[in-house]
Amino acid sequence: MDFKKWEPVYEKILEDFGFSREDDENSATLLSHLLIGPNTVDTSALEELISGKDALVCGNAPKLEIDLKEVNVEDYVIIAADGATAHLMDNGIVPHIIVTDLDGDVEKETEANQQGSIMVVHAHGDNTEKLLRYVPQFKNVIGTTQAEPFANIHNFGGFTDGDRCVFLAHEFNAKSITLVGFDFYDKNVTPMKEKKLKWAQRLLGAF
Ligand SMILES: Nc1ncnc2c1ncn2[C@@H]1O[C@H](COP(=O)(O)OP(=O)(O)OP(=O)(O)O)[C@@H](O)[C@H]1O
Ligand SMILES: Nc1nc2c(c(=O)[nH]1)N=C(CO)CN2
Ligand SMILES: [Mg+2]
Repeated sequence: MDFKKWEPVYEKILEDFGFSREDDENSATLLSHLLIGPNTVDTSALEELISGKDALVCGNAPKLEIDLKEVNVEDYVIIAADGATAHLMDNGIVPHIIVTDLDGDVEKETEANQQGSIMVVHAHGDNTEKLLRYVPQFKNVIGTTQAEPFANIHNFGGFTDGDRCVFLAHEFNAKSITLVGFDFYDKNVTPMKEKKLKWAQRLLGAF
């Protein structure tokens, strides 16, 4: 993603939520320092997994369970948005890639990582403690930010874990992108989640 194209959208998100750009940037700097070499993997690993493949992006809406029955997961490179990982793992599916800001079931994500999932870990102003606690335990980590990318910290575009999966699949030239477990009109969510889902829906409108 060209950051100059993303930046005006990012500015609107910051304004809408009252998030601090400086906090996002400091969090990204922290993540950059936590990625020390042995626990990281190059973005070429994403390219290899995704390019020319059919991507299945798994969101964490309650309908994920039903949606998964409609697809043959073996036909896809599986990209799990944060909390969707636990449901996949409980059904014997290890996602190839997990896109997470670490506010889901991190124990299940750790299990998946040990079984080969690449972790695309997102730094933002509200997850520095999670980064400090969990990133040192992972392997095969790629760091992302919603602010300006630098050094080993990337910005593929997107905001919530789910829409960032789609931006990632697009960035690495997936042949097709299929969504399961996305429900933007879910009534059983907090007002904050509802607001985030509105942004996810809006951002996915670009595809
Ligand atoms: N009805 C839904 N409820 C929850 N997540 C949904 C829903 N529909 C789509 N999603 C997507 O699934 C992703 C993963 O959901 P999860 O419950 O793990 O949320 P989360 O980790 O709190 O998300 P985020 O950190 O992005 O706010 C969300 O980021 C969102 O893009
Ligand atoms: N600063 C900040 N940034 C975010 C946050 C959040 O809670 N705070 N949540 C996100 C995923 O929904 C993505 N980005
Ligand atoms: Mg999350």
